[in-house]
Amino acid sequence: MSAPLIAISCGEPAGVGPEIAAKAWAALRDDISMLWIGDPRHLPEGTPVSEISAPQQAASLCGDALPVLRHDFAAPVRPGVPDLQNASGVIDVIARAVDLARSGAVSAICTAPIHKKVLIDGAGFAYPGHTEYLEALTDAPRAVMMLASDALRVIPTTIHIALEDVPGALTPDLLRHTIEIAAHDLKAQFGIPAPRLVVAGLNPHAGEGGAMGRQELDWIAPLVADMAAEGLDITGPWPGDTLFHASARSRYDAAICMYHDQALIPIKTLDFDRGVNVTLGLPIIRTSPDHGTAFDIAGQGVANPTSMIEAMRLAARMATS
Ligand SMILES: NC(=O)c1ccc[n+]([C@@H]2O[C@H](COP(=O)([O-])OP(=O)(O)OC[C@H]3O[C@@H](n4cnc5c(N)ncnc54)[C@H](O)[C@@H]3O)[C@@H](O)[C@H]2O)c1
Ligand SMILES: N[C@H](C(=O)O)[C@H](O)COP(=O)(O)O
Repeated sequence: MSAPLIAISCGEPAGVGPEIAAKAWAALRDDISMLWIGDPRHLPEGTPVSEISAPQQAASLCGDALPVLRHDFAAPVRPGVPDLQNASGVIDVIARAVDLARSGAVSAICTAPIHKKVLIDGAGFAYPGHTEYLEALTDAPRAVMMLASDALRVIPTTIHIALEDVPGALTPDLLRHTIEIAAHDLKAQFGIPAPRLVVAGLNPHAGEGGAMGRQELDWIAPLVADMAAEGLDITGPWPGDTLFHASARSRYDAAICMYHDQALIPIKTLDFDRGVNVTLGLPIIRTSPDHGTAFDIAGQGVANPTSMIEAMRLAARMATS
């Protein structure tokens, strides 16, 4: 098998994306072949760059300079101050990275953070995040978000929607498909032969026997029981507040959660520096750091690249698994 080649999409250029990509290249250049797609003007000053015209040129150059597939943006960048004129460039770069992965020209993509509101305001972006955009670009039936670190793996069943919309969006069909994709990909891509899954409840105390909400009694518990009877190693629904302490975490490989913050608060609290966002259910491999654009520190040279480095490492491992 040939060594993996990872395409990094630039993300929001006014955020920390270009800086963490340059730092990740410096840390990994002898271990992982990569290329960066974006406008070279947006990289931190002094980043050694080698412009390429085709992905296959990247591997031999990567040790000496960051291989760059140029994508011209409308405007230069002021760190921390997004320019709406650049929004369409950010979106197009993601699509270009996906095309490369789908054609087999790269083994995986690693996406630097985007600012969703900037893309909506600047280019009418029709998706609330990468996950949903990647689902559409790849015609995947359903993309599933997982955040993973050595401490924990969490999977939100509903993703980027308002909290008030969660109960209506949660359906037996959505939960079943999320669990099926999680179980499949944890086996196929993470080498866990029989993943141990737990399901969090939606309501306080997983509904307290119907006293604090009925979703658990009415359909979540029956669905989990059905899936266990079908052969999955799955239990729940468990109260969300006691699912993430150390001894609870030792009993499962991934926690299926009901909404974004139920899943992401525990992992970002336990392991913000090393958490990786990985999209399951796609025909391509996609990872990303677990943090956002961090406008408050952009351009200062202080951004921690560890999550980006872990995202690159995970993409490379998945590409060779
Ligand atoms: N993968 C992605 O595209 C992705 C992931 C998360 C958030 N976002 C988006 O990013 C934007 C900003 O989100 P936010 O402010 O909630 O979260 P954020 O992660 O950008 O920032 C939260 C805090 O963490 C700090 N931080 C983040 N990354 C850091 C790093 N590498 N090193 C040091 N400190 C770091 C920031 O300075 C800030 O204080 C939003 O539009 C959000 O949707 C995108
Ligand atoms: N929900 C993610 C997080 O907070 O880490 C983030 O918004 C990124 O989502 P996408 O990968 O869908 O852009």
